[in-house]
Amino acid sequence: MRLSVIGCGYLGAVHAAAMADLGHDVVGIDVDEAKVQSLSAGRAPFHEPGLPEVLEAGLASGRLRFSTDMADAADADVHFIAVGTPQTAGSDAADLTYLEAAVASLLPHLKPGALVAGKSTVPVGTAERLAERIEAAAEGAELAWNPEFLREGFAVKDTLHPDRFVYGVRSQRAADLLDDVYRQAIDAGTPRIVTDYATAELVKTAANAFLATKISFINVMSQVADATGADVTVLADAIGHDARIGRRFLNAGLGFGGGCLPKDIRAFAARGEQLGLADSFAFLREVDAVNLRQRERLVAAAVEALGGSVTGARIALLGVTFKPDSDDVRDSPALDVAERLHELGAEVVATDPYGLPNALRRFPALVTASSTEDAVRGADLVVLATEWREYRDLDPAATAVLARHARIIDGRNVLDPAAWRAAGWEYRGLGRR
Ligand SMILES: NC(=O)c1ccc[n+]([C@@H]2O[C@H](COP(=O)([O-])OP(=O)(O)OC[C@H]3O[C@@H](n4cnc5c(N)ncnc54)[C@H](O)[C@@H]3O)[C@@H](O)[C@H]2O)c1
Ligand SMILES: O=c1ccn([C@@H]2O[C@H](COP(=O)(O)OP(=O)(O)O[C@H]3O[C@H](CO)[C@@H](O)[C@H](O)[C@H]3O)[C@@H](O)[C@H]2O)c(=O)[nH]1
Repeated sequence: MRLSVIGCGYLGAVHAAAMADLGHDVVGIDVDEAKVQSLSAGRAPFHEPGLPEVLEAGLASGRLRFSTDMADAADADVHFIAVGTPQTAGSDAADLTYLEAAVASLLPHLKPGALVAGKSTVPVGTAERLAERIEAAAEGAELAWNPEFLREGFAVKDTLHPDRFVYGVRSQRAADLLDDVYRQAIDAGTPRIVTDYATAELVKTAANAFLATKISFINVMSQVADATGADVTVLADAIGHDARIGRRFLNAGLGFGGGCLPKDIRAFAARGEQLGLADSFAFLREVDAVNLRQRERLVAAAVEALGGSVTGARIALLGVTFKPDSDDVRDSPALDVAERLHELGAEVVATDPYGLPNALRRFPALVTASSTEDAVRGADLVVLATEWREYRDLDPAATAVLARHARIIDGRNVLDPAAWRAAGWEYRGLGRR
């Protein structure tokens, strides 16, 4: 099939390359010339495991190309919309200006029967609003909402082998077209839910709200654990054995960040409030507040570990990205903590396998080190903020030799406290003994 992907950021670039990998002819369209140039040259503009390989293979096969010119999308049977829907400046609602602009520039190029499939995360009601314009643009053109559930760090795998597909459609034909796009996974038995626009849009925001709630729940438990001497990781293992609860997304620590969960729960709460459900959506506001408090808790733990003040102390920060296997620092808890400690007068030396260039763009005053050893050397305190594999695997004895004071705060509760204490470290987790 001929496909276009409009918006080639984290989601769109992966989607375009993965669709070419499935054998489709794909053109990726983006307004960002530098991004288009980079993708056309086979260079992924961000770190995502597996993306360079599918990108290169797609370009080499001639099935994948990128352009800034929407006219190049004109012969596509299905157009995926993957532009950003960030938080609006000064409010919690989703900013739909990129989506509006992308749809407006696509309309004149739609051929008869073309399907526009929205993948961006949007407030419920958005598709309904856009549908008429798309239907009027070309004979038989229509809109589907086909939300995306990929995780950064696993984006290619999640795109090719998702847990489920969700199609918000108004016709069987639209569902059939999407089935044709995803034929391989559909034939392999991936569940697919065919529903209306509103339900499809809500599945996405509800899923992210649920995941965020799970994380904030366990982070509240980590506070109770701290107050009572209990251990939140043991608690999570124990409740996680109950299949109705499940162990995943019960890792207490610095909490969630990134380009999705924080802005999506805020936009969902804002939409709920707009719908007159403010009382019920208060819980989601609290999920957000609990999450942000974890960052303050870590800063407070650093102050306490350093005897009441971080001023003048050298603090090694391991990890700046919002999660491992990504270079994304959007709403990164690690970087927020770095900024806060810096404001309090600490000398923060940060390291990260892939995230430093993006971190420096957001926080130019950040002092960086290109290796863990250089970051830790002479440190009064080490803070593990993003659980990259290399930090989980650190040798406590070898690391102790580098630090001025062997003190560590494990902001992701991933290290073995006994092993670190045995190597002479003063170890603190969040809600963990
Ligand atoms: N990042 C993820 O893991 C992920 C996963 C699922 C869903 N989503 C959702 O997908 C959407 C995109 O997220 P992202 O992280 O890829 O954002 P992003 O900011 O990385 O990418 C958006 C891209 O759209 C481009 N763009 C903006 N206006 C355009 C226009 N008029 N025409 C063409 N291109 C345009 C931008 O230049 C940018 O490259 C959001 O709604 C997000 O919530 C993201
Ligand atoms: O037990 C956990 C699990 C995750 N996190 C944090 O939560 C954030 C988000 O992690 P994750 O959900 O793995 O990353 P994303 O790539 O942001 O993916 C989420 O957001 C995407 C965009 O909407 C969705 O498509 C995905 O399904 C959804 O998992 C990160 O900061 C993690 O450190 C925790 O603190 N504890």
